[in-house]
Amino acid sequence: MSDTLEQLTEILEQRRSADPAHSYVASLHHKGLNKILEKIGEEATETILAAKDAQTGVETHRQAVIAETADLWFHSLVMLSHLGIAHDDVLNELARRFGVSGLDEKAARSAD
Ligand SMILES: N=c1c2ncn([C@@H]3O[C@H](COP(=O)(O)OP(=O)(O)OP(=O)(O)O)[C@@H](O)[C@H]3O)c2ncn1[C@@H]1O[C@H](COP(=O)(O)O)[C@@H](O)[C@H]1O
Repeated sequence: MSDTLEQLTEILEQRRSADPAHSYVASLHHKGLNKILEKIGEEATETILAAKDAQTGVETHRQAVIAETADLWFHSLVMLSHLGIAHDDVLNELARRFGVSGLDEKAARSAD
């Protein structure tokens, strides 16, 4: 998993200076942040719709959730790359949260 992220991140970095005519990722960087965010919005919606269908347990719908989630993660990684934020920072944030209950964290926030 982490190897895949490392490899993909490296490719995304290379694409920042690639020709938009020959690379989808370069075309997203070229179109700018708003286009990347638009794609994230689209993929998030498609993931939600696929997940609702997958409740039936039909295998093709379950495969669609996997494909749509991959699209969502991929475009989120493009956003991080566009902003110069390392995906490691996100992984570190998730690691920092190990053992911290979401309910406890929310209660601590509302006590502020
Ligand atoms: N993982 C992906 C990946 N996942 C999804 N996509 C593309 O993301 C797009 C998803 O958008 P849609 O489904 O809305 O399709 P669309 O209608 O063509 O998109 P729009 O015209 O609306 O923008 C498709 O064009 C997919 O091909 C990806 N494109 C590239 N990668 C990785 O990025 C690498 C670099 O890609 P290039 O920059 O194209 O060389 C590739 O080798 C892959 O490893």
